[in-house]
Amino acid sequence: MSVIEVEEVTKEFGAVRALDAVSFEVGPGEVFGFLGPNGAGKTTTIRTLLGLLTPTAGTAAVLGADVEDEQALVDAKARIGYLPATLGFDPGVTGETVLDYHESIKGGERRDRLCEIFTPPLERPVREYSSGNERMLGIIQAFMHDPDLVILDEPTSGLDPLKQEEFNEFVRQERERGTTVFFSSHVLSEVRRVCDRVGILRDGELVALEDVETLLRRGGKRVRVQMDSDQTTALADLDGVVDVTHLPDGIQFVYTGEYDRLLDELASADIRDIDISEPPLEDIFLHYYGSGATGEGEMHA
Ligand SMILES: Nc1ncnc2c1ncn2[C@@H]1O[C@H](COP(=O)(O)OP(=O)(O)OP(=O)(O)O)[C@@H](O)[C@H]1O
Repeated sequence: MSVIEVEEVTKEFGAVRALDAVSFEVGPGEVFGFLGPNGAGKTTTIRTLLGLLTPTAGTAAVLGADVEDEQALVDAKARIGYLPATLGFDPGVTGETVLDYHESIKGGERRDRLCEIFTPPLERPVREYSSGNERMLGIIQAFMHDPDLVILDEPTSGLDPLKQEEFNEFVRQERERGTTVFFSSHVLSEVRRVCDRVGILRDGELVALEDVETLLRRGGKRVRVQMDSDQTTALADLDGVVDVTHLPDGIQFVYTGEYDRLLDELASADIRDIDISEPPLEDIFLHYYGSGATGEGEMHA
């Protein structure tokens, strides 16, 4: 049985169609990344999964509970952890008090362990927290009752790079323990480190559903080479080179071809500097999914 099942869910806010017939499933123990630019519909999907919004059309279920079946959802939620995008903790109470409150409702057998990894100043009132500290408090409350499913809306926003990496490592360990994790992000490099599979949402439509390896392979690499400009033609002509920009001191392009071919070509050139990086999510949309992609015929379950 799938842990999350979303079937043709559409959500309209008046004239705004935030989700348009979105369907996907997340299996037990899977770490699923839900990617999309601002306004794509990620939070709307998450709020629908938690029964906080009612779909205009379609059905969704978490841990077997239909999200429109109030009683079933209440029971399921005891086994779900949730980190909202906007945390809304009472600013006047300490982090300790926030955690006491959540523990009294749903339990907190993993609280101490989590407080060793994520380290907000628990003795201080939430109003004095930085956004990263508040996010860490939110992560602790999401995981502290050892849920079977954790739904996280942009969990690393505000965390410094070190804490982000600790969060990634923690999610990898959770996967080992069999916890199902669903989290949204607009940063590909973040989800690639921990996710098994990703869904990409744009303008309310799911334009891709891929395992991470496939997505990265198709997305290619962004290559920037500093070299004499009269030597750049051979690189620009390689199979798999797209989005070429000729620069005063070299060339930049996205490469989706065989790495051996690229390395051969680079080896025979006179290079002053080179930078090979992951393209931003927007470039992957452009080159793989097309600027007007609807996902039809391009979806891979
Ligand atoms: N309560 C609401 N009333 C009207 N429109 C809404 C409401 N909630 C969301 N929307 C609209 O629905 C669309 C999807 O919003 P949503 O917050 O789900 O996107 P998102 O992918 O989470 O974006 P972000 O990364 O910026 O948080 C947007 O056009 C947004 O303006």
